[in-house]
Amino acid sequence: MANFDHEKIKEGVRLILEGVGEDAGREGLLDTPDRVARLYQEVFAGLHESANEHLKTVFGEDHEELVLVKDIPFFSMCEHHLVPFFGKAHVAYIPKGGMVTGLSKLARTVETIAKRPQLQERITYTVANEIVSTLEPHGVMVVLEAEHMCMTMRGVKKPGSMTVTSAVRGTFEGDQAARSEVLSLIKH
Ligand SMILES: Nc1nc2c(ncn2[C@@H]2O[C@H](COP(=O)(O)OP(=O)(O)OP(=O)(O)O)[C@@H](O)[C@H]2O)c(=O)[nH]1
Ligand SMILES: [Zn+2]
Repeated sequence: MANFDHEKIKEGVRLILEGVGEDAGREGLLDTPDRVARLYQEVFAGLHESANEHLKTVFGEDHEELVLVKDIPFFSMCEHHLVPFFGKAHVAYIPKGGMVTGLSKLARTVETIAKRPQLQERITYTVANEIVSTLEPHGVMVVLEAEHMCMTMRGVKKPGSMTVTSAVRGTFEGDQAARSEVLSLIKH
C-alpha cells in the first residue's frame, strides 16, 4: 500500500477547483487543498491500518453466548462518488474457547474498515470475516444501516432512504431463531 501523499491530494484538489470553474487562487480557497488533504488523511486512515489488529486484544472469559454491540455510529466514503455514507453498525458474535475480545475493539474494527473508499456490502462482510478469522467464534452476525449521500444530495435524490446489509457466519447461518434474537435486540 502506497503511503499517504499529502502534496498529491493538494494538487488534485487544486485541479478540481479549476475544473469546476473556480479561481483556486482566491483568498477563501487558498488553504482549501491543504484542508482537504488533511480531511482525506483522516477519513481514509483505515487504508493504512490493519483491520484485525484491534481484535487481537482478547481476555479469557467463559462466556460462550451472545455478545452484541449495537448502534455503533460509522462514517464511510462511497468509492463510486467519494461522498459520505453513514449510519449504524451492529456487531454480534458468540465467543468460543473461553476467549472474548474487548467490546471497544469491535467498534474499532468497524471504524478501520469504514475509513477506506468503500461499499456498504464490503464493510459488512469484511467486519464479519475479520472476526471469524481472528477470534474463530461459534458465529458472527453484522448488520449495517446507512444513508448514502450519493443517493440523497445527487442522482436519484431520495433523502431518508436507508440501506440495510447483513453478513452471517457460523452457527447463525443455520439458526433462524438466533438471527431473529439479534435482530430483535437491535430493534429495542
Ligand atoms: N451496491 C452498492 N452500490 C452503491 C454503494 N454506494 C453507492 N452505490 C451505487 O453505485 C452505483 C453507481 O452507478 P453508476 O451508474 O456507475 O453511477 P451513476 O451514474 O452516478 O449512478 P446514479 O447514482 O444512479 O446516478 C449507483 O447505483 C449507487 O447508488 C454501496 O455501498 N453499495
Ligand atoms: Zn456513491
